[in-house]
Amino acid sequence: MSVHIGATEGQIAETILLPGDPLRAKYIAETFLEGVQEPYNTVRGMYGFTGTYKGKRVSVQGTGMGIPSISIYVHELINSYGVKNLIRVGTCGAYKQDVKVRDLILAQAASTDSAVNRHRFGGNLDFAPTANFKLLKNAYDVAVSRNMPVHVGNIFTSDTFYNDRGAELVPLLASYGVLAVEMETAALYTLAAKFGVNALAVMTVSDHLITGEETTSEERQTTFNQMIEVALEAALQE
Ligand SMILES: O=P(O)(O)O[C@H]1O[C@H](CO)[C@@H](O)[C@H]1O
Ligand SMILES: O=c1cc[nH]c(=O)[nH]1
Repeated sequence: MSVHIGATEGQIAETILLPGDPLRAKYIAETFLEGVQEPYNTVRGMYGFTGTYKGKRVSVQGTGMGIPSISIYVHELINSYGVKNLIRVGTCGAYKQDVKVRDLILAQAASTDSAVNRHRFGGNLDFAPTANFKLLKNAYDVAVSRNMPVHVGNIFTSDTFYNDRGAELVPLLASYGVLAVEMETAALYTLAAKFGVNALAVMTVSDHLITGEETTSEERQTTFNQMIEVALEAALQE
């Protein structure tokens, strides 16, 4: 057991999918994995399950929302359970007109307004959190081969969902090519770099910050199957 995960040694696979929502973890386990038993984790209701996908052992673990929460789970998954390939499967809000609701985003890099890395690096430099190239390439190839609408690029990992400066920030970041906003990827990529493991964030656009279009919370929890397919197929080729 680690501080926040109740699994015993060996219960978590080397490859893991990381949705923010623990109920999405349950949905993924029930819908995509075979041989899933009881959750290996229920601490704080943050479900984790292990099963197989096309014969490969894969786990899925909820991370909660925001950098502090995902950082705890990613730290413990890597250091207490030996996880090597971590793929976030999340939702995001689009910043650019040509990115549509339900499109897929592969985060090549993650800009952030979080101060976590400023503290980590002493405030004198800006670290650039980036995806693992092989996972990114695998995911892109899978999405393209299945004719899925996919975008690759920089995203914005925000510390806030409700941002007082949203009206200025959205057009500013969009003018620098930032595709979408979410709340965890910069931390995932930074911790993967720190501990020498592989990470990628695959996301579905759940709402549009320019057009105002939205999906329902039920849809966010259950129906974004394309991103799960892309994440699992990318992991198979690892
Ligand atoms: O759908 P998930 O994976 O939770 O991701 C996005 O949704 C949450 C905000 O609603 C934040 O965690 C954000 O990153
Ligand atoms: O963090 C997020 C996730 C989805 N949509 C947003 O606007 N923000």
